[in-house]
Amino acid sequence: MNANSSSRIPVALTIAGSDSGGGAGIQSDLRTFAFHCVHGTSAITCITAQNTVEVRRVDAMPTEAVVAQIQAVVEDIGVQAVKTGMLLNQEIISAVAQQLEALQIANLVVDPVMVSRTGAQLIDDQAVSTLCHALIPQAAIITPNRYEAEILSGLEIDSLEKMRLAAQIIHQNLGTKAVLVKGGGMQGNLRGVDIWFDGQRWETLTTKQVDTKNTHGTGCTLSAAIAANLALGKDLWSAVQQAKQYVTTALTYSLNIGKGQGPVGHFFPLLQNSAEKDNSL
Ligand SMILES: Nc1ncnc2c1ncn2[C@@H]1O[C@H](COP(=O)(O)OP(=O)(O)OP(=O)(O)O)[C@@H](O)[C@H]1O
Ligand SMILES: Cc1ncc(COP(=O)(O)O)c(N)n1
Repeated sequence: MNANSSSRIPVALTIAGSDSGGGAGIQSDLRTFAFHCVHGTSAITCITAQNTVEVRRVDAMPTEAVVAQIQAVVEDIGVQAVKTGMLLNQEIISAVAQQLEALQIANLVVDPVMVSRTGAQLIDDQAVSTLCHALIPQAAIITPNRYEAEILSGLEIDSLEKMRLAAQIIHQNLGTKAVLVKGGGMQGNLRGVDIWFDGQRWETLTTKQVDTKNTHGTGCTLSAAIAANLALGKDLWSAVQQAKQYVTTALTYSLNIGKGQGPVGHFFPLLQNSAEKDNSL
C-alpha cells in the first residue's frame, strides 16, 4: 500500500456514546481501530459528560441523527465490521437494529453496555428487551460483562462454572452466533478470565489479573478490537483471541489520570517502537 492508495483499507463503524473523559465509548473505539490500522467511522448515539469519577449528564442524540450518521457512512464509504456500545434507549436501539438488518452486516459485535464502571446506568430499563429481541439476534458475537450477563441470563454469576452456564443460556435464548462473558467484574484471578461459547464449544480465555485501578474502557476496547480484527478479515475466534491480547496489554499500559478510575492505554505500540529506537541508538 502506498501513501495514496485507499482501495484496500479496512473500515469499521462504531455506534456508541461519546465519553468526554476520553476513556470509553466512541473515543476509545476510534483509538482502538486506529491502532489496528483500520479506518474508524462513527455514529454517535448520545453525549455523556463524564470523567474518571462519574457520569454527570447524558444527552441523547435525536434518533434520526443516529440513522443519518449510519447511512452517510455506509452509502459512501462502506464498512467491513460494526460494533455497538452505549445505545441508551429503546427508540435508538430499534432504529439501529432496523438499519443493520437492512444492511445485512455479517461482522456485528454487540457490547450490551448497561452500567458504567463508576456505577451510572447507561441504558433505560425498557430498552433491554429491545436490545435482546431486535439487535442481539443479528450479532456475530455479544460481549456482556458480569453484570450484563446476569441480566441477560437471569443467573447470579459468582464462579467460572456460572460464567459458562450464563454463556450457554444467553446463546440459547438470544440467537447470537457466539457469546463472550467477560470476567473483569469477578473477584481475584477470575478478573482476567473470559468465557467463549458458540453453541458447540466453550473456551476459556485466561490472562493474569493486571493489578490496576485504571480499567475504564476495557469492555469498549475489547469489543472494538474484535470488530477491527473482523474488518481485517480474521475469523471470529482469532479476532477474539487477538483482541483479548490487545486489551490485556492496554491494561498493562493504563493511564493514571484523573482522581478516579483512569482509562486503559493505547500508546503501547508507539512506546514499544520508541523503546526499540532508543535501544538501537
Ligand atoms: N484487572 C484485570 N486484569 C486482567 N484483565 C482484566 C482486568 N479487568 C478487566 N479485564 C479484562 O478486560 C476485558 C473487559 O472486561 P470487563 O469485564 O472489565 O468489561 P466491561 O465491564 O464491559 O468494561 P468497561 O469498563 O468498558 O465497562 C475482559 O477481557 C476482562 O477479562
Ligand atoms: C459513552 C460510554 N460508553 C461506555 C461506557 C462503559 O465503560 P466503563 O464501564 O468503563 O465506564 C461508558 N462509561 N461511557
